Amino acid sequence: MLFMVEMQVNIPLGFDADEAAQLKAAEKARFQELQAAGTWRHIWRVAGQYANVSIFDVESNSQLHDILIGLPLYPFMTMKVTALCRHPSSLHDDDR
Ligand SMILES: O=C(O)C[C@H]1C=CC(=O)O1
Repeated sequence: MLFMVEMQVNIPLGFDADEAAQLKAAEKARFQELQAAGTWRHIWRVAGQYANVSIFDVESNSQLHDILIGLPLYPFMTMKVTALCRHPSSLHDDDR
Protein backbone atom coordinates (compact mmCIF):
# COMPACT_ATOMS: atom_id res chain seq x y z
CA MET A 1 0.00 0.00 0.00
CA LEU A 2 1.37 3.35 -1.01
CA PHE A 3 0.98 6.54 0.98
CA MET A 4 2.14 10.09 0.45
CA VAL A 5 3.25 11.59 3.73
CA GLU A 6 3.89 15.32 4.02
CA MET A 7 6.06 16.06 7.04
CA GLN A 8 6.80 19.46 8.51
CA VAL A 9 9.48 19.65 11.21
CA ASN A 10 9.00 22.31 13.89
CA ILE A 11 11.83 22.29 16.43
CA PRO A 12 11.11 25.13 18.84
CA LEU A 13 13.45 28.13 18.98
CA GLY A 14 15.75 27.74 21.96
CA PHE A 15 15.58 23.92 21.95
CA ASP A 16 18.89 22.42 23.08
CA ALA A 17 21.19 22.34 20.02
CA ASP A 18 23.01 19.13 21.00
CA GLU A 19 19.74 17.30 21.63
CA ALA A 20 18.39 18.54 18.28
CA ALA A 21 21.56 17.32 16.52
CA GLN A 22 21.18 13.88 18.16
CA LEU A 23 17.52 13.64 17.13
CA LYS A 24 18.38 14.64 13.54
CA ALA A 25 21.16 12.03 13.39
CA ALA A 26 18.80 9.36 14.76
CA GLU A 27 16.13 10.43 12.26
CA LYS A 28 18.60 10.17 9.38
CA ALA A 29 19.71 6.68 10.48
CA ARG A 30 16.09 5.47 10.76
CA PHE A 31 15.25 7.04 7.40
CA GLN A 32 18.19 5.30 5.72
CA GLU A 33 17.18 1.96 7.30
CA LEU A 34 13.61 2.29 6.03
CA GLN A 35 14.84 3.49 2.62
CA ALA A 36 17.16 0.47 2.29
CA ALA A 37 14.21 -1.82 3.18
CA GLY A 38 12.11 -0.23 0.41
CA THR A 39 9.54 1.00 2.94
CA TRP A 40 10.39 4.70 2.64
CA ARG A 41 10.43 4.72 -1.14
CA HIS A 42 10.96 8.36 -2.01
CA ILE A 43 11.67 11.65 -0.32
CA TRP A 44 11.82 15.20 -1.59
CA ARG A 45 12.70 18.33 0.34
CA VAL A 46 10.04 21.03 0.08
CA ALA A 47 12.04 24.00 -1.17
CA GLY A 48 12.43 26.72 1.42
CA GLN A 49 10.95 24.71 4.32
CA TYR A 50 12.12 22.19 6.90
CA ALA A 51 9.62 19.80 5.35
CA ASN A 52 9.51 16.83 3.01
CA VAL A 53 7.13 14.93 0.79
CA SER A 54 7.64 11.19 1.05
CA ILE A 55 6.22 8.00 -0.40
CA PHE A 56 5.88 4.98 1.88
CA ASP A 57 5.21 1.40 0.76
CA VAL A 58 3.74 -0.56 3.68
CA GLU A 59 1.58 -3.62 4.34
CA SER A 60 -1.11 -1.87 6.35
CA ASN A 61 -2.35 1.40 7.81
CA SER A 62 -1.22 0.28 11.23
CA GLN A 63 2.31 -0.47 9.98
CA LEU A 64 2.49 3.07 8.59
CA HIS A 65 1.15 4.47 11.87
CA ASP A 66 3.75 2.58 13.91
CA ILE A 67 6.57 3.73 11.63
CA LEU A 68 5.51 7.36 11.72
CA ILE A 69 4.98 7.64 15.47
CA GLY A 70 8.32 5.87 16.02
CA LEU A 71 10.35 8.44 14.10
CA PRO A 72 12.84 10.22 16.37
CA LEU A 73 11.61 13.65 15.24
CA TYR A 74 7.92 12.65 15.50
CA PRO A 75 7.28 14.83 18.59
CA PHE A 76 8.30 17.85 16.51
CA MET A 77 6.49 16.95 13.30
CA THR A 78 3.12 17.68 11.85
CA MET A 79 2.07 15.19 9.17
CA LYS A 80 -0.52 14.82 6.49
CA VAL A 81 -1.09 11.27 5.19
CA THR A 82 -2.75 10.58 1.84
CA ALA A 83 -3.54 7.08 0.56
CA LEU A 84 -2.45 6.44 -3.03
CA CYS A 85 -3.40 3.90 -5.63
CA ARG A 86 -2.07 2.95 -9.02
CA HIS A 87 -2.80 5.35 -11.87
CA PRO A 88 -4.21 3.41 -14.85
CA SER A 89 -1.70 5.04 -17.22
CA SER A 90 1.36 4.32 -15.07
CA LEU A 91 4.18 2.30 -16.66
CA HIS A 92 5.50 1.29 -13.24
CA ASP A 93 4.48 -2.25 -12.29
CA ASP A 94 5.45 -1.65 -8.67
CA ASP A 95 2.85 1.09 -8.21
CA ARG A 96 0.15 -0.60 -6.16
O1 LIG B 1 14.71 16.18 7.00
C1 LIG B 1 13.49 15.93 7.12
O2 LIG B 1 12.65 16.30 6.30
C2 LIG B 1 13.00 15.12 8.31
C3 LIG B 1 13.39 13.70 8.28
C4 LIG B 1 13.07 12.91 7.10
C5 LIG B 1 14.14 12.21 6.70
C6 LIG B 1 15.23 12.62 7.48
O3 LIG B 1 16.40 12.23 7.41
O4 LIG B 1 14.82 13.56 8.38
